Amino acid sequence: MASGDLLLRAHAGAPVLARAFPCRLRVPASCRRGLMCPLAAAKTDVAGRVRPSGAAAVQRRRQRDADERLSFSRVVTSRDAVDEDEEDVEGEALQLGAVTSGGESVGVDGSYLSDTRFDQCAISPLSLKAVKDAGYERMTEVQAATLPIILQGKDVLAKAKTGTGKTVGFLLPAIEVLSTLPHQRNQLRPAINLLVMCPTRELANQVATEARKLLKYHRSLGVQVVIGGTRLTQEQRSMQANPCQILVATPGRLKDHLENTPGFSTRLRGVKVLVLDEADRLLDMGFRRDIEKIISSVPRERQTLLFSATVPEEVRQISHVAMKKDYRFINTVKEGDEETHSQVSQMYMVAPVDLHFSILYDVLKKHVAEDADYKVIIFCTTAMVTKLVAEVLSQLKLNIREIHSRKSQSARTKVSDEFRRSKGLILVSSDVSARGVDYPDVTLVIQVGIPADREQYIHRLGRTGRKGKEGQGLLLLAPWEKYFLGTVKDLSISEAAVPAVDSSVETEVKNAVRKVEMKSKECAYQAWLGYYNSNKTIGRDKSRLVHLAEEFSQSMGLPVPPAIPRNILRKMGLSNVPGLRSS
Ligand SMILES: Nc1ncnc2c1ncn2[C@@H]1O[C@H](COP(=O)(O)OP(=O)(O)OP(=O)(O)O)[C@@H](O)[C@H]1O
Repeated sequence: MASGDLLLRAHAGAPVLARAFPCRLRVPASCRRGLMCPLAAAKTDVAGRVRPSGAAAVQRRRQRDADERLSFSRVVTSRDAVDEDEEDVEGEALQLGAVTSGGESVGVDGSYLSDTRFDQCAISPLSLKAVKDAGYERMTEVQAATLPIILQGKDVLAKAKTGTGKTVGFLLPAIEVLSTLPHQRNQLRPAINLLVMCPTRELANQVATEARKLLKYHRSLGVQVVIGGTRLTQEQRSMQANPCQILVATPGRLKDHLENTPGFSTRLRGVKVLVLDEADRLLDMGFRRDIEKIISSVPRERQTLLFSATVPEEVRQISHVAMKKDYRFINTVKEGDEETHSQVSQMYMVAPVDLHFSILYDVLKKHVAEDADYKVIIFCTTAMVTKLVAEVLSQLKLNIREIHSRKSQSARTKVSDEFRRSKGLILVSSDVSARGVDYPDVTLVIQVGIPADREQYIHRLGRTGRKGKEGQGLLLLAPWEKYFLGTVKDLSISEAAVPAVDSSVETEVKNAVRKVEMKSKECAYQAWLGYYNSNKTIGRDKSRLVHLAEEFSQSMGLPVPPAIPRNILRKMGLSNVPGLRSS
């Protein structure tokens, strides 16, 4: 028996091990540190494992916070930042009384907030009033660490864990910069002074909503979004009818406006502050071209802010594409600390693909039964696989909503708004919800199949455990996807045993799968093949890929894999690969 089993028995009693869904325990880092939860108020996670109670977690954080204060360190960890201004930075932070020790995003009282109040900072009375109306009193750690440096006019690359207030972190100081510029109230097409780039439409809308809150009393400043999903002319009309100095945009649609909206490029010459939210995503290959074009369309003399929960080394290397050489890297995640939240329990499960629907159903039923306020996000690899999973789970009478790029924008917005407001819902999503989206009180995040990379795993998981709350994560992998665990081995992910699925559940699931339309299955198969074909590890060996795709097709109840249009096979570089049928 693993040592973790003994610990659990001692602290939580036998019921944990007697559950139908026991986990093979790898003792989480928190337990290895000898910090076990008390029996009282203990909860279980998706694998039936006991999770630390809120009080225990807070106590643990307090202890760690105290330790961190003893080893007071700098917020600026960038080599690039080691310049003549470095002393200033620490001085500023001290003056503000910010918790600059980095590490867990935990403040003095065990919450995710710092001990600095907004009214202790040099921000305008108008902003302060809006911040109060929004219900924010104390700054989060990343806000406290970045605000003084941004107000100094420096370019900033900031890294802080998910759900710790990065949006206000860049919006508030940017609005402060704008509020010092002369603005005419009724100007029809004012210069755009603040441009915020986001990788998804949902995130862009959310950032604009947060900006509107902060602009409540800045009556001469307006905000607009350009995100696509509607006709370009509609956005052009809306921009004309509602003058704005702040624009929140997705890269593709912004480029469209640059190329097709008269006078738009002139308006962009007024940009004083450029923000790349989810900067690592915007700077990766998928967006790089558009972003470079956008950067070349705004003035060189500007302030640039890059924010994300993940900043891989490659992004540091290329950040000069966007920022001045003397930019500051503000990292509120202390070296050696995990990039995920300790109050979010993370599990993984490895099972053959043909069991995945049954396992999902089993995990969801248990979670729904255990938590009346459940709010779950299931991430799938592609839009069409998302659709398929949503359809199967809907057939099983779970309360399912579906969101992905193949849905109309109005449907996406409707589902997104509903999920934000509600409880008792399961959102099946592609990566359109992976980054930045702030759905409150998500209780469980399930990732089915490998995420695109380590960063995406962290961002998806980050939809739960926001603002210091607890949450659970489950990564469901096929045996041949297990290699992915090597990329997240520094995170506290424990293995959960595969639940025993009884035959009645199996039949129920099979019937549900059978009821799903053939078209959905064909599309899912094709999308699945495309996704794993472009995966460096799995896509390398084409005959193995075809064999694995066949397993996936069988999991959808198809005895023979669907045929794929010849031109699509060619685009995927899979023409003439034995085992694939073309149509
Ligand atoms: N100072 C504050 N006090 C209380 N709540 C805050 C404060 N600042 C921001 N928030 C709230 O915290 C939540 C998370 O903020 P936000 O979405 O900006 O996080 P994030 O760090 O950008 O997350 P992600 O990495 O997922 O993008 C939001 O609901 C926001 O309104």
